[in-house]
Amino acid sequence: MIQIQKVSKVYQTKDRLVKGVDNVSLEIGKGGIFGIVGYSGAGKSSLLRCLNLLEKPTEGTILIDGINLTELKGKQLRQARLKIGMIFQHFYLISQKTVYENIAFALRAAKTPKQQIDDRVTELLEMVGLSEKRNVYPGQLSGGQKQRVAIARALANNPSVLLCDEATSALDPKTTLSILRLLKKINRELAITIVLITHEMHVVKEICDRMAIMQDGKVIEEGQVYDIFSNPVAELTKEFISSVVSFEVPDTILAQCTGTIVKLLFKGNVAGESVISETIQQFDVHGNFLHGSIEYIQEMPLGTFLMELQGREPDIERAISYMSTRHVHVEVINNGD
Ligand SMILES: Nc1ncnc2c1ncn2[C@@H]1O[C@H](COP(=O)(O)OP(=O)(O)OP(=O)(O)O)[C@@H](O)[C@H]1O
Repeated sequence: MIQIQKVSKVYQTKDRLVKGVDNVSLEIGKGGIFGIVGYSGAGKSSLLRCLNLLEKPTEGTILIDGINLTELKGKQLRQARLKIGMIFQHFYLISQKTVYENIAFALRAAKTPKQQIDDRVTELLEMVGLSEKRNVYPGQLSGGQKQRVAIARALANNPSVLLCDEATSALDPKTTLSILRLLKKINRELAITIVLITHEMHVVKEICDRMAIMQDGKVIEEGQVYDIFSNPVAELTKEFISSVVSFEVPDTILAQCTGTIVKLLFKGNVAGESVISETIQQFDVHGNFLHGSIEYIQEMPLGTFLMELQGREPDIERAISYMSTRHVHVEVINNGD
């Protein structure tokens, strides 16, 4: 488990102090994938770099599996850092070394016995699906392949934690997906805790189980990804969520609606469409779909529909309360006024 306790990071610039991280406390469970989301300048990188003491927190404590990293120095800190792998947006491979040598470099730095290095590099290349690229140079690889090498290097010394700093931001959508799947496989098969920072909600939706949203150095919302997607509280969180789950309907269409507009949220395995058709059959109301989608978050469906209900007001009210009893979250957006 990673415990971030009241951590702040203040930078001294030429003319002022900048608070990169402002009194953040978080607990990141062992074996999970935790996403930290925020716009540029929110403090994500500063916080991530505090986790392996690339940045020393100005205040607060970082504990990993009960060990207080902020108290360690010299050799002890170097040893603790070996258990924290890190990958970056721009890969940072050594261009003059082959794929093999880039990975072996991390093993030599950790004083791995010579005879074990070859086996370990072979195993790591297999894991990231790059066995045939063993002897090529980074310049001959695609972005996705470079990130796979960086992942193999980060895993070389069997870390318990992998930190990912915008690891897919330089990649196209298809390559992003393949890297996210690889991270998920590593998380499952090696039971490594992954902490990733990103400004892209679809990355979080794809692989994270918990998330935090940062703004101005602070964590403004935190929880299970599914709960945050289905019930975002902070305005900024709603803004981020809207890039994946959207209720945007053009004003021109809304202006033409004469009925009651309702937003319906179906969580988990509630069979949304059958609840809607039963409601329409049972009550004297008509329904028009204005918008609808089902997103899968951590393989759990989250259905969102925007509907216009037409009929007599008491019938509409009964229809809405019926849907609520069937575990549909109903919000009236506009009641035809
Ligand atoms: N070395 C530094 N010296 C001075 N200020 C810094 C330094 N590093 C970060 N900051 C400031 O701290 C704040 C948080 O920056 P940080 O890079 O952590 O944000 P971020 O959310 O990771 O953004 P980005 O995605 O653009 O990197 C910003 O105001 C930034 O200007």
